[in-house]
Amino acid sequence: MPEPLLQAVDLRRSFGTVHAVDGVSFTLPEGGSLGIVGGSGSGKTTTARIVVGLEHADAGEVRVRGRARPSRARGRKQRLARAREVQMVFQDPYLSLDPRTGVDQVLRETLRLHFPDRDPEPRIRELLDQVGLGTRAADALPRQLSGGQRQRVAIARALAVEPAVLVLDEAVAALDVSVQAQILNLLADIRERTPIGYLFITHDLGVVQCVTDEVLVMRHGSVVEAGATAEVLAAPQHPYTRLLLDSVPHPGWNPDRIAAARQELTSPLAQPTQHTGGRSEPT
Ligand SMILES: Nc1ncnc2c1ncn2[C@@H]1O[C@H](COP(=O)(O)OP(=O)(O)OP(=O)(O)O)[C@@H](O)[C@H]1O
Repeated sequence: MPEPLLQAVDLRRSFGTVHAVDGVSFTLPEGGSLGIVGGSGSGKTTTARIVVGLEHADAGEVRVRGRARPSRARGRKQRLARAREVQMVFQDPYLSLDPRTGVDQVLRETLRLHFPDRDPEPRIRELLDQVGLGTRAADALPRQLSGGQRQRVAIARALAVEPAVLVLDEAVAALDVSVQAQILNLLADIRERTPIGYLFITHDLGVVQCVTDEVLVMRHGSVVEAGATAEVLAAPQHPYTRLLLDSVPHPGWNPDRIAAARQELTSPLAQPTQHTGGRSEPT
C-alpha cells in the first residue's frame, strides 16, 4: 500500500499549563482533503503550525509520504525541500504579501528560488491562469487588488512551489460569501487537476462541507470526532460536534450557489481594483 501523503502521529504541544494540542493524529491520502474544525482555542491553528513547521511539537511526528519531517531544516537545500512538502495559505494575504512587490514578481522570485534552471515565464502564465488572475492583475501591487484577488495570489505563490500539501488556515474567512465560494471552487478545481492534498483549518462547517472529504473535530486540544465529512455532518456522534452544527445558522453551501460561483469563475475576470481598505469585495 502506498504511504499516505501526510500523517500526523500523536502530536502534542503545551503552552505553560495549556495543552493546546493533546495527542492529535490524522492521515491525509494523496489528493485528499481533510478539515480540522473546532471552536476558538481548540488547537486547530497550533496543529497546522506544527504540520507546516512554524511551531515545534513537544512530542509526536509529522510524516510526508512516510518520511518524518525534521523539526528544523538544516541548510538551504533542506529548507527548500521542506517548503516543497508543505505550503500554507493564511487568513490575511495582505500580511504575507510584500506591498512593494507586484504579482508577477512574487511568482518569479518563488520560481527562481525553487526551480532556478527553468524558464519562469510559461509557468507564471500557467499559475495566473490556474488561479483565475488575468495579465492585468499580474502587473498590480497587492494594494491594487481586492481581498479575493490577493488570496488568489497567495494560492498561486504556494502552488508555484509545487507542494505535496497545502495547509489553508481560515483562508476564506475574511472574504465575502460570494468570493469565498469562488476561492473554494478554485481550490476544488486545482485538486481535480493535481495530486495535491489539502488541510483546511476552519471554524466554518460550510467550508468543511464544501471542500473536504474527511473531518476532525477538535476541542481543548483533542480530537473528539473524526470521519467522512458527509457522515459527520449528517449524523454527528459527539455532543460537541452537535453543538457546533447547531450554532451554524446555514449549515453548508447550497449546490446552486456553488454552480453560480463556478460560472462566475469561468467568466472573464474583473480588472484589478483600488483597495479601499474595507472588507467589501469587488468581484
Ligand atoms: N504562542 C502561544 N503562547 C501561549 N498560548 C498559546 C500560543 N498559541 C496558542 N496558545 C493557546 O493554545 C490554545 C489553542 O490555540 P489555537 O490558536 O491553536 O486554537 P484555535 O483552535 O486555532 O483557535 P482560534 O480559532 O481562536 O485561532 C489556546 O488556549 C491558545 O491561547
